[in-house]
Amino acid sequence: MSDDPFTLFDSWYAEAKQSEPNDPNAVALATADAEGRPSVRMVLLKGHGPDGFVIYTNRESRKAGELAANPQGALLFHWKSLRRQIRIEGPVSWATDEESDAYFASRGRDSQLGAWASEQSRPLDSRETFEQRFAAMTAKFEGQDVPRPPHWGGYRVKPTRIEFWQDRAHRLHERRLFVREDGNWSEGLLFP
Ligand SMILES: Cc1cc2nc3c(=O)[nH]c(=O)nc-3n(C[C@H](O)[C@H](O)[C@H](O)COP(=O)(O)O)c2cc1C
Ligand code: PXP
Repeated sequence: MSDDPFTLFDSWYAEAKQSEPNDPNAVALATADAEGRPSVRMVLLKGHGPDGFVIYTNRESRKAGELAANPQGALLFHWKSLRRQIRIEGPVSWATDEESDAYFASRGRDSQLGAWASEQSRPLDSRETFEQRFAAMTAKFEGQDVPRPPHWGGYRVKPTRIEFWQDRAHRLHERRLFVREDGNWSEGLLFP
């Protein structure tokens, strides 16, 4: 068996890109507040490798507040077309300014303006308010590049545990668990 979960992730991810009807990079991100109360939402994976799995979001959002209080996260991919799931768990840190800047610069202009206009996760009195904020940001940055907002950037989940789950007949599924200890990965199986 492979002792490298990243090679296996790459191969499953490549298959998902071929077979999923949309958003093969969609992944559920679970966080928990200081009291351990969990919350979960979908995000898009925008980078990955042995250093971790990177997503981008508002650093004043609910998830950001939870991660500030409790910098641990869990990611869950479910690729229905392949009948597979991957569970990833580990500590979470900010992506570097350089990678957040580079990713932000690659986004469409309206998505960049949206990041300025949205006070993500905070109450909004009407859709009109949001549209006015978007229009104000469009005017503010007219004729220039849109810089990355200070409240927007990446988070990296550095895995200590990755589980690959493959559906099998009669619920006799296959579960391969990789655990990192002292920098080394070990692999085992779990009962389904
Ligand atoms: C498929 C999908 C992908 C999403 N990707 C992102 C993302 O990459 N970043 C993000 O901030 N929100 C993304 N969202 C919105 C989040 O699910 C969520 O509504 C938002 O981040 C606020 O979450 P929070 O209040 O827990 O912080 C996505 C939603 C869906 C359904
Ligand atoms: N921010 C928000 C609010 C999103 O909804 C998404 C994707 O749905 C993203 C960021 C990340 O994706 P992209 O950079 O491709 O817009």
